[in-house]
Amino acid sequence: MSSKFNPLLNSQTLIQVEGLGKQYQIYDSPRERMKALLLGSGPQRHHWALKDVSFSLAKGQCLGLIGDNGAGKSTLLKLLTGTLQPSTGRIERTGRLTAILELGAGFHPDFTGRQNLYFGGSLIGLSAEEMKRLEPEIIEFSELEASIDRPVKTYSSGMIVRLAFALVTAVEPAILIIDEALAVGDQHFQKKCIERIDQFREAGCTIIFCSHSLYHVRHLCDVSLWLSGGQVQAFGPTEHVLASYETHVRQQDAKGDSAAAANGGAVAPRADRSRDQAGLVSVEVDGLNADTPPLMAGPDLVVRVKARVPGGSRPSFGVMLEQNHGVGITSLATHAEGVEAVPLGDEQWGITLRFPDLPLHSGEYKVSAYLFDTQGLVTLDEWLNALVFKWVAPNLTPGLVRLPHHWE
Ligand SMILES: Nc1ncnc2c1ncn2[C@@H]1O[C@H](COP(=O)(O)OP(=O)(O)OP(=O)(O)O)[C@@H](O)[C@H]1O
Repeated sequence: MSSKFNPLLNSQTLIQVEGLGKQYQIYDSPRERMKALLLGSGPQRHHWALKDVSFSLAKGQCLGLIGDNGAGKSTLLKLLTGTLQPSTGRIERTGRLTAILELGAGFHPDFTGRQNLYFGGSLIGLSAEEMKRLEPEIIEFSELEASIDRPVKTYSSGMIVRLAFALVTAVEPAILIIDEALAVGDQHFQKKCIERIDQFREAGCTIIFCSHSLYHVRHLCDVSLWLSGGQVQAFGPTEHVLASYETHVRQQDAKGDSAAAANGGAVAPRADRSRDQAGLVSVEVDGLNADTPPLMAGPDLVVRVKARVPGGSRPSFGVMLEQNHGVGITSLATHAEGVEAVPLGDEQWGITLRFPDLPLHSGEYKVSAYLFDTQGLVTLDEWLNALVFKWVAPNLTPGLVRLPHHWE
């Protein structure tokens, strides 16, 4: 896909990036760096973290920024916010830009939460008068009324994120940049953040959202940019870009799968989940025998998932079915299909998903399960490769799936 793709040519362009590159200088040790500075010599090596990146973003668009670790995402965001200077290329942008990067990093530990609002606010261009007007709303959103006059050094990391998010999103910017910082907050606060981001998006704010959560990229972003080795691998409508990226991720996973396959490929449920946190409880498939992996009796594939959700709100569930060492087959979620999970008592909820007369050909398959909040905005828990099973189709034919069809 061309990196010059612009799906909204006639709209107002807010960000235009052309031929952007960033080269880091690499020294083997801080001592070598010092030596080079003293002697005025060059660095030992160079590394291009970003190379020839071009794209444009129109008003109201939400861009998902994706890529493997080390692909150059943070470097691109730092260039966009002006924290780093580019080695090549240029960035043009109009309007107020707010970045939720390294949330709270600018706070002073000895100042109280309230003092830090004024301090941090001045850093993002809010006058003391504006801050006075916004202060009650910011404190209310952060839910830190009780501790706002304590020094920030006594805050937990989650409390700092709350204060910082409430501050930087108090005024709607023209461009909002968000990275994984949100993952630090608790589930309840993550949900509030995503709802606020959603409101900005609906109000026409331009957003750049950098995340490893493809679920949220899909939910929030209309266009996506996939960086690989510092270069644009794909840029365009989110569904197109994610389809290519997911194929790439599966190929990577398949390489690492052989080791996991020894224990059935299951990723263990998180042991650190406490009683008061929402979490999956069980994932089962009906009619499995005692083989390894177990053989499914069929003809229907019936998946049963249970979860515990303290607090009484109805969760949403997702189920993904994949070939054990290959491609994905289907992902389904209750909120997307207007289906409601069933209350089972003792704060437990369950769903049963049936694929009648399983139309898959013989092979090994794996099931992953996801637990979301009611609207499907926040992922509360996920059990990847929760279960692997074998299926022998009644009619042996090559291929992956028996599609509904007729001969003409
Ligand atoms: N200050 C630096 N000096 C030298 N190399 C750096 C520096 N910062 C980043 N890099 C390198 O640049 C490349 C891109 O890094 P970057 O942090 O932008 O990737 P990323 O896509 O954000 O990764 P992740 O998803 O792991 O956060 C990596 O190879 C990284 O090692």
